Amino acid sequence: MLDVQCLSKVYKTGKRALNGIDMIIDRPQVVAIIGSSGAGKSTFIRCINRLVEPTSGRILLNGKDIVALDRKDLRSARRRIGMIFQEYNLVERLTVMQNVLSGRLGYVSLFASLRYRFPAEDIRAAFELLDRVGLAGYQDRRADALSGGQRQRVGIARALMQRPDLLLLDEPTASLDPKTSRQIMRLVGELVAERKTPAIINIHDVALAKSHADRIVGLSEGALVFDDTPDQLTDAALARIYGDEDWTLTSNNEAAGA
Ligand SMILES: Nc1ncnc2c1ncn2[C@@H]1O[C@H](COP(=O)(O)OP(=O)(O)OP(=O)(O)O)[C@@H](O)[C@H]1O
Repeated sequence: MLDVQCLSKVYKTGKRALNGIDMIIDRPQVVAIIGSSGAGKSTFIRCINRLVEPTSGRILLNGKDIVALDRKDLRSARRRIGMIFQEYNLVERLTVMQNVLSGRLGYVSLFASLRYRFPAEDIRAAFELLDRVGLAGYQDRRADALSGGQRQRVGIARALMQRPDLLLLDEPTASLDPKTSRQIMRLVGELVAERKTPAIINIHDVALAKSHADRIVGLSEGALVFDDTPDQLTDAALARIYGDEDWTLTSNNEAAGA
């Protein structure tokens, strides 16, 4: 499915944000990317759909190297990658249904999309997705009248309207309260399994990553320093990812409900 080979990114400033990352995702799973601020998590996720241009390396999605594509082919490859953002990126003055259908833009003709005329099967799929993400009956609400959790559900439905081969989620719960964050992560996990679409999630909350991801990848200063199942994320592994913080103390506090 996804085969990332020796991916590096050096920004124009000379900052090396990613240093030879290798990662294979060969089945539908939730992969959480964790690491300190500045470790390269956003850069990694954004390189995969070339919102950030990789400096070197290969990113094979179903055998096609995203890095080597010209503009036109990149546009169609991007349609196969659903992106979900921290700030939802909805069009505020449009309805929930219009936002979800916008996931199909690029598939329907420009003329049809400008007038928001979509095939009946797209509209049926949008209703089904709204139902699935828990927003049945919300189709005519304006996006700016929704709560954060509801907005993120719209963001998820919009990404799934693309029928993507891969989902990229950049800090999808960072603007949400803890309970809503768990609900959103649970929903993502269910959808990954149901639709057999892998998801890569850039996430700060280690506890949330541990409880909802199938696999955890730890970055430190642009290098991959951990890649394993959540149960292997020991204090020693956390120290490798985050440095010399006292992780024993943190996990004891968490256990005590602090
Ligand atoms: N456009 C840019 N130009 C120059 N340097 C950048 C740019 N974007 C990011 N960086 C640098 O690259 C490094 C990795 O940044 P990145 O945003 O990928 O980290 P991150 O792990 O996502 O951090 P955070 O958790 O704070 O979002 C950082 O040192 C950052 O300052």
